[in-house]
Amino acid sequence: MAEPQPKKIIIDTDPGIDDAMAIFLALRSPEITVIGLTTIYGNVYTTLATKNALHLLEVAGRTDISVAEGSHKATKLQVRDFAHGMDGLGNQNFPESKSKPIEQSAAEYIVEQANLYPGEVTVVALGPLTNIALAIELDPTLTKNIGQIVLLGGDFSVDGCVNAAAETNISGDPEAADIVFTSGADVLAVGMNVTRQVIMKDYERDKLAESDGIFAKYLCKILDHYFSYHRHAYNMKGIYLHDPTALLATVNPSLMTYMEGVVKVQTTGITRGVTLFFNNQKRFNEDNEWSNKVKVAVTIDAPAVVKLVMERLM
Ligand SMILES: O=c1[nH]cnc2c1ncn2[C@@H]1O[C@H](CO)[C@@H](O)[C@H]1O
Repeated sequence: MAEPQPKKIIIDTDPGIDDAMAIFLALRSPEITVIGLTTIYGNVYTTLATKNALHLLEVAGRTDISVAEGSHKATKLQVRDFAHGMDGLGNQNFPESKSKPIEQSAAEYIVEQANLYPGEVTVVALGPLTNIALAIELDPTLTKNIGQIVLLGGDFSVDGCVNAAAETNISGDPEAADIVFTSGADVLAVGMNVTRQVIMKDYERDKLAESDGIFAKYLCKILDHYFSYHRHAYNMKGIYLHDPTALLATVNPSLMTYMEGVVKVQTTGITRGVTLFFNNQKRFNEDNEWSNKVKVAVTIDAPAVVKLVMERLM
């Protein structure tokens, strides 16, 4: 039997230290082919996200991969550079790459690629969902043409209750997130309820430091900042592997289990950005805003995820 073709992936990213890990992981995963990166604000402003995306591809020797710049609509409140350093990459002030983004916007690029390969492209969204919502607005048939949208965001408990804390990516653009969740596209949400179980410990970082691999060497420089941030913010000796976990959902879906249900996003008041997960099996008389089901990750084999991250980055 012929080997299955690698899945075509576009990573929508705001690099970001854990974004860098996810991008490198993707480039080391034979199950997927990264066809492009699109950039978004979140961990840094979009302009810097684009610079960092180009830089990371240069480090990887993969400047053949397209980078399309995304929406610039962020305000100061939507940018979280404290977790990742002012430069988004652990305050290392790496030299700027000579490569340039393509002319198309992120939304235009996503629409184009989905039309070119109907049903074959997976978008892995690691930041606020602005570009994805813009792409759906630009071409509503995207919801049919896109293979899957795997997004890192939200916080979902299994019984359909609300978690009190709004997650960064969803609160970065709640309106966009609500558009994506209710669009009818095949959406898989990987939220904090699973990613907070996936932790790289100090001793694992030390192991990474022993590797001669280019990705391991590079990451050890930028990870110090992320470890310090986690010690300061969460009083923990380790880091959450949010973005790598979401990326690995496309590489090996059996690392997680999923529930189907409807997700809506609160867009007003102090609960702005909270994800509501309605996983009742209720059959409505007619379709309404609670009818478009998505998949939500509810359990995860955390040790297997960390092991895969380590193996592929060494
Ligand atoms: O403590 C934090 N505050 C804000 N953003 C964070 C923090 N830790 C990680 N991220 C970033 O936000 C997403 C997860 O919500 C991840 O993409 C990560 O890069």
